[in-house]
Amino acid sequence: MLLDYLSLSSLTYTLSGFAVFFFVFWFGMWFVHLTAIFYSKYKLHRKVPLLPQEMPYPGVTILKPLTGTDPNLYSNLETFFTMSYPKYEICFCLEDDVDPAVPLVEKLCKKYPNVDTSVFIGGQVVGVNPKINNMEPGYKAAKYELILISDSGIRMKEDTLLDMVNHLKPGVGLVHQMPFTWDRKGFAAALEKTYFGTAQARIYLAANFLQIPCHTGMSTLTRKSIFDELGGIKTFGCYLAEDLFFARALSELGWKITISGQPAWQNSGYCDVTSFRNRLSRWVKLRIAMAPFTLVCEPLSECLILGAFASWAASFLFQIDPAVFYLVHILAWFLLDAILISIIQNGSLPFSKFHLIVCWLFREVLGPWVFFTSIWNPVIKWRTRTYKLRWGGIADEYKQYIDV
Ligand SMILES: CCCCCCCC/C=C\CCCCCCCC(=O)N[C@@H](CO[C@@H]1OC[C@@H](O)[C@H](O)[C@H]1O)[C@H](O)/C=C/CCCCCCCCCCCCC
Ligand SMILES: O=c1ccn([C@@H]2O[C@H](COP(=O)(O)OP(=O)(O)O)[C@@H](O)[C@H]2O)c(=O)[nH]1
Repeated sequence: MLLDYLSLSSLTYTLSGFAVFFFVFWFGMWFVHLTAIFYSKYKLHRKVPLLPQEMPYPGVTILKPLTGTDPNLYSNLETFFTMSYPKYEICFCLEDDVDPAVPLVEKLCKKYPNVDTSVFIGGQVVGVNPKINNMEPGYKAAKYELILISDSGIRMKEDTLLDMVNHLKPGVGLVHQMPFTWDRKGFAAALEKTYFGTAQARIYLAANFLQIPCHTGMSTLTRKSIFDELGGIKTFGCYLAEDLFFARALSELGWKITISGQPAWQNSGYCDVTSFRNRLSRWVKLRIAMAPFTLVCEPLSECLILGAFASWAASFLFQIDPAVFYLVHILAWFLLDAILISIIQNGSLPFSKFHLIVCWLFREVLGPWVFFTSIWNPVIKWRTRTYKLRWGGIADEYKQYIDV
């Protein structure tokens, strides 16, 4: 009898402990939502103030790693030639001279002879990260103290670089653009925009507000002297997620990290649900290897999963109807996400509210599914190669993989 009583009360204590934990986490996520909304409102899309005339704009070396082409590559690259910034050079880095991007780059260099450009072919193997290997010769030849690393799918507005340089205040060592997307047509494009404008933006903005290193390297402005102090970009060639390790190393040196006023306008010409799913899966694997706490926190921070646990906790602790709780939870989460994406878009979305609801629901189901199907397989396919990740984030090339 006494034993029954004791085991019952220890079960009750254990369940109460879990219920309180889920409730606290649930409250934490509303804090993340609100932080992201307020911070995006404060930080994004501010008018770019010009530097005082007596302060000349610093020169910027743009490193543009390219491998292969896509239907939007030419027009995306062209936006780098038409930026309104007084002093910059573009270093195109290509893996080999038969790369289909070579003729596009040559055509653009001919069309804009006044823009300072150089082309580096062949890269240099300094690690496993193919992007770093590709950029190494361009990095070594960089003329200017400021370096912008900009992925192939990125599109610039006329004042994007100006905006980024303006954010590189004294003490700031890295300015990055929060991933978002350029307006494109179709379901996959709407899905991508929804993901980058809600689930990812929420964590990205809250982490940056709290100065937790959370940086994706698709569009990063930094100081060459910092890279040099850390041994050059080759120091990060052993990681596939060179971006996060660079951000951590730079924070340890005491430099600040900030996001710029404009998000990164990703505009890859290949936009379909399968590639998007594979990209998310590759990123999940990187995050788990680099920051193992994401193994628990990431699924738990998903709306549908957290809502289910919080509904159970609410019914256990306060006898609230779990079905009603769950529905209200999902509705409130969606409304906050809708506010966030509209702030980031800074104008009307290129799809209807109905499409937003559909894409949002699709993403909310896709997110946990991608997560759980990715954790079992540490093999990562990135463009034409395959890698295996070790705990901590160091990668080994697995085998040559022929992309299809
Ligand atoms: C109660 C609060 C709970 C919070 C729980 C948060 C759990 C984390 C959930 C989601 C994480 C989302 C992270 C957003 C960005 C991730 C994008 C990404 O994975 N990018 C990786 C790949 O980028 C490419 O890599 C190759 C490179 O060459 C390309 O140029 C890149 O684009 C990238 O490597 C990873 C970057 C950062 C990962 C950070 C992971 C830690 C997140 C901690 C967040 C904590 C937030 C707390 C808020 C209160
Ligand atoms: O083998 C590779 C893979 C990628 N990249 C470059 O690295 C950047 C990021 O690649 P991708 O867009 O595939 O990364 P994601 O954003 O999907 O992680 C792009 O500029 C690519 O051209 C490269 O030079 N060689």
